[in-house]
Parts: sequence; C-alpha cells; structure tokens
Amino acid sequence: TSLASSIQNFHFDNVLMNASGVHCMTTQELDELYASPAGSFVTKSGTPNARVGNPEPRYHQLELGSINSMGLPNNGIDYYLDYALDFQAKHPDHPIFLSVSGMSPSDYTLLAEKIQASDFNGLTEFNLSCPNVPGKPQIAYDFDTTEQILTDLFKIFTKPAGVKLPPFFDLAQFDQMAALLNRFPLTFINSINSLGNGLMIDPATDTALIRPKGGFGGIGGAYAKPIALANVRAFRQRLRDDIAIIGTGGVTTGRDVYDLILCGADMVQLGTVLQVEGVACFDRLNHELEAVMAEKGYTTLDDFRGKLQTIQ
Ligand SMILES: CC(C)(C)CCc1c(C(=O)O)[nH]c(=O)[nH]c1=O
Repeated sequence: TSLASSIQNFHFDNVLMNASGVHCMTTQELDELYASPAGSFVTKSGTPNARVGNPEPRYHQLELGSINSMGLPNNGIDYYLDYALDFQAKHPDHPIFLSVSGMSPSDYTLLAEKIQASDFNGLTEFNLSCPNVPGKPQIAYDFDTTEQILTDLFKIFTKPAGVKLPPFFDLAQFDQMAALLNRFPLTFINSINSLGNGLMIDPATDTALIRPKGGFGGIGGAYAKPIALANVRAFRQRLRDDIAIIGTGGVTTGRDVYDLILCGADMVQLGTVLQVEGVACFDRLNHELEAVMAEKGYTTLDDFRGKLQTIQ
C-alpha cells in the first residue's frame, strides 16, 4: 500500500501534516514535526512583526473538539522564513509549507514581496481567515477584499501559493468563491479553518471557557467534520483540476482521513487531534487509513480520491 500524495510537482510520503497554529510556533516544534511520520508540515501563520497574541485562557479542549481565540501569536514572518530556508537546504526532498497572515489587506503584499524575494522553494499558504476592518466580516467572507488581495498578490508572487479558507455554508457562496479562486494561478486551497466564533461554557461556574472576545472562538475537532467534508467536496466539484485541495477539520480517526480524501483532498491537515494527542497521531492515523484502504481493496490514494458516491 502506498500513502504517497502530490501537489503539483511536490511529492509527499503520506497525506498527513499539521494544521497551521498547532505544534508549529517554534523551531523546536517544527523540528519535532520533521522527525515525526508526518508527510509534511506548515508553520504558524507569520505576520510582518512578532505578536504576543490574546490573553489566556485562549484555548480549551472540549469533549468533541476545541475552541480557540489565540489572536495570531507568532514569532514573525522572518523567524519562519529563516527556518524554512535553513530547512530546505538540509532537506531538499522534503517540501514544507510556510503560512502567513496579514493583520490587514495591505500586509499580504508585504508578506508576498518578502517571500518572493527569498529563495524559499516550498509552498506558501496565505491565511485569509483573518480580521478585516472592524464591522466588516473576516477577509475570506468579503469577496471584494479577497479579490483585491489576490489580484495584488499575484502581480508579484510567482512561487507555489495557496489560500487557507474559513468554512462556507451556502451553495451560492461556494459558487461565488470558487469562481473567484479559479481566476488566479493558485496551486492549492486549504479548507477549512476553524468554525468561526463558537462559544463554550464551564458548567461549574457558568462562565465562558476562554477569555478573549467574551468567550467567542474558532471551533475545531469532531464538531467540524461534516462542514469540512462539505467544503472539500464543494470546492473539488467547482475548482480547476490543477488547483489541489488540502482537507482540514474534524479528523480523529483514519476513517476521517479517508473521508476527506473521498471528498477530493490531496493532503490532510490535523489540528485538534494533534494538539490533544501529540505527534503520535501521525503513525496511528496513517495505520488506520491503511486499514480502511485494505478493507476496501485499495492500494493507492488515487484508487478512491474524489470518488464519493451519491444516492442515485
Ligand atoms: C483568527 C485569526 C487570529 C484572525 C487568524 C489566526 C487563527 C487563529 C488564531 O491565531 O487565533 N485561530 C484559528 O483557529 N485560525 C486562525 O486562522
């Protein structure tokens, strides 16, 4: 059985990698991901300057997932770009992802210029699930702003690039977003980011579990699975064939990995399950995926990728 997968001319031994934000803040955490069975890894979204992020508690594990409002704590784009350049020199056959996030639309061009000017030869993930001007929805829910950012970005950026998207819930939004994305030379999209602005309560104190935003935060884990499957499937049905899809959200078992691939995913990112279980999840999930494939008589991911059946 082969778990190998590719995005364009980047080849990975297996589909599993971390989701940006989890186990990827420091060089030590990134080195641990390289040392793990993960097929690749991505950095915490770097911003133009380092950020402390929101006051704690800002993350909480729940029975069926997690809630977070970290506030983009990170060591800054230069820290992660330096790491990536050093890493690729040492491990030229192990392509990795650099995630970046603006704090405003104009930041994206600045981030893109910096990476474009560098020798980075991996894949860049532009996180579009980030704040806009107060009163406007997050960038990826604002189609005009998204169009402007991508237009400006691809005027200068020629390296392999993708966007990290929040979940969409409306078929007309899938149509609109896919039509917009199809106009740009994207290498991949990553769907989904956490379910924006959930709320969970401490039963002992009747208090919200996290401090920032009155307890509002992104929801991940099992809660996110049906939304992640639908978003991967909807974008696979709508995007150009040459745009790869990274499926993220809701993975706790190998069957969940299988299901994202069945919906069209080329790589699968792990967030909450990695936060909870640590890097042991990579081996467990790869073995569980192999078991599901064996049960079905499949030996490669292409045997079943995108082959979700519907009731006729
Ligand atoms: C939510 C933002 C802070 C605007 C972007 C960074 C981010 C965070 C975060 O750093 O709070 N958490 C997520 O689950 N997804 C994200 O994309």
